[in-house]
Amino acid sequence: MSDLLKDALNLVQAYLHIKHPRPSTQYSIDNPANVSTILQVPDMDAHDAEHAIAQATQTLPQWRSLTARERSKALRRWHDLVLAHQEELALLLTTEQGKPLAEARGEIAYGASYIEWFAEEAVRAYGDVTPSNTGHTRLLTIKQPIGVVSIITPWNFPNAMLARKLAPALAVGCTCVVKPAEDTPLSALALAALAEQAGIPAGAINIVTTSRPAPIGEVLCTHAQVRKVSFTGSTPIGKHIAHLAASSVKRVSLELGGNAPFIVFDDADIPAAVQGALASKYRNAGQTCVCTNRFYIQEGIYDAFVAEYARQVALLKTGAGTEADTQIGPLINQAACAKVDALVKDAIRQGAKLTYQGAIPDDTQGHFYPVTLLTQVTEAMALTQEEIFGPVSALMTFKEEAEVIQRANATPYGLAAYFYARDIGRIWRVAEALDYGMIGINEGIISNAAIPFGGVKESGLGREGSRHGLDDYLETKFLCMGF
Ligand SMILES: NC(=O)c1ccc[n+]([C@@H]2O[C@H](COP(=O)([O-])OP(=O)(O)OC[C@H]3O[C@@H](n4cnc5c(N)ncnc54)[C@H](O)[C@@H]3O)[C@@H](O)[C@H]2O)c1
Ligand SMILES: O=C[C@H](O)CS(=O)(=O)O
Repeated sequence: MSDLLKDALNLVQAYLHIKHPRPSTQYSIDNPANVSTILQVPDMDAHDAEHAIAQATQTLPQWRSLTARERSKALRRWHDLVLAHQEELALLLTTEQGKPLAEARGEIAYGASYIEWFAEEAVRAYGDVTPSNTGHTRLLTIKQPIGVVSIITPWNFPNAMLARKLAPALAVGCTCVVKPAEDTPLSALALAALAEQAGIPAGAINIVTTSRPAPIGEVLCTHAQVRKVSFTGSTPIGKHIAHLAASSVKRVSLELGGNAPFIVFDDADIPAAVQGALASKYRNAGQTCVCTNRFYIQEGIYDAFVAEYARQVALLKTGAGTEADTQIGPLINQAACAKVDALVKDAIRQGAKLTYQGAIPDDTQGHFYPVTLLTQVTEAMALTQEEIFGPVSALMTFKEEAEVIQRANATPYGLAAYFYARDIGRIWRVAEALDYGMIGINEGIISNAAIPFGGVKESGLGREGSRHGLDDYLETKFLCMGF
């Protein structure tokens, strides 16, 4: 084990020793590239979740009473510490999640950018003074932190998805209970450890690790002291979370699944479209909510696009994320591999052509799935109706603009969509007609802290990041001042 990974694990173990010196039960976190055990973490239960909520409740008055500038400075110190530890945090992330180290470094910087963004936004939770309709009153609106927030995050971006929630919540004075994904809790623990080193009080962030999410989720989504639930994950689980939270009318933010179309029109810059397609499809081995899931290529340029796309797909190297030349890491677990394989076999059974399938490491038990390119795909095939969440491209053709817009919108999801074109009239028509929260126009990578990240339909509720990002963690209070 490298000294860098030892440093990261020491950070996590020191934090765990303070928080849970004598855990009653533990479970193992495994490396998806070789299924070796990385570390054991506490396997907590509903009682631990209630204790964590009590800690957050107890810390709330102290944290919310700081000035916005004091909280801003604490977040800035946290941001600086995260970047100072970028290398070990990235290695820890790759070790527990599998993505190539270069992508993990990028995720640490991406997560830190949300902390920086909300360190700056913290002092901009503006209220209003509204001209009164009477001479003896003054009408004021103030913003206040919503209170204790439950946060539930996925395994595919174990650092950035948590930072994207913790940063705005802490910036406005909320305290948080966090349940990271059972497969990837180490990045969350490291992030929380650095937050305390930055001076964010113990009890402002309370991490609950568990191999059994349901009972803890029940507590986090129904407890009377919890005012808000912020969830990122699959749409089915998101619906369950919203149902639980509804029982006590808690506010919810839901960042859910996608089914992104990638449309290439006949007036597109084909080489640029190929590069955008590769980036959008194969990032994190296809395991992102905004990965392209369906390709639509206009008939006139289909052969030119597929020839170049297939050539470059065949160059992608699959391996452990710690290997310098790896571009495609393992999937998160064996169940993920089985799900992807079932979707590919279903498509081939229904007539899709296996145009390319690459090799995977044969000297390890890792959860690798080969880079795959399917053509002659149709919407009768399941992989066009649900997230593939693997390194599989599914290509279809289309004739006309109106046709492809109808086909692209024919899904319950509405997170991200992409299209390549150069005619300005077409760009405006298509951008306004696609029913999605975020649209890449001649771009395959669109996420950053300054934009309102989120979807429509069954891809979620609310937005994360941007100048709107504080709203989900604030209550609006009207003061009618009589005199
Ligand atoms: N929209 C976004 O910003 C975004 C970002 C990342 C991932 N995602 C989506 O997340 C999914 C992949 O992540 P995943 O596999 O971790 O999703 P998941 O829904 O299986 O799990 C997400 C989180 O919910 C927890 N969970 C599972 N069952 C629960 C229950 N009964 N009660 C409470 N919590 C429960 C899990 O432990 C995990 O922490 C994909 O659908 C992807 O599109 C969306
Ligand atoms: O998987 C979902 C993430 O939100 C993707 S991104 O890193 O924000 O683009």
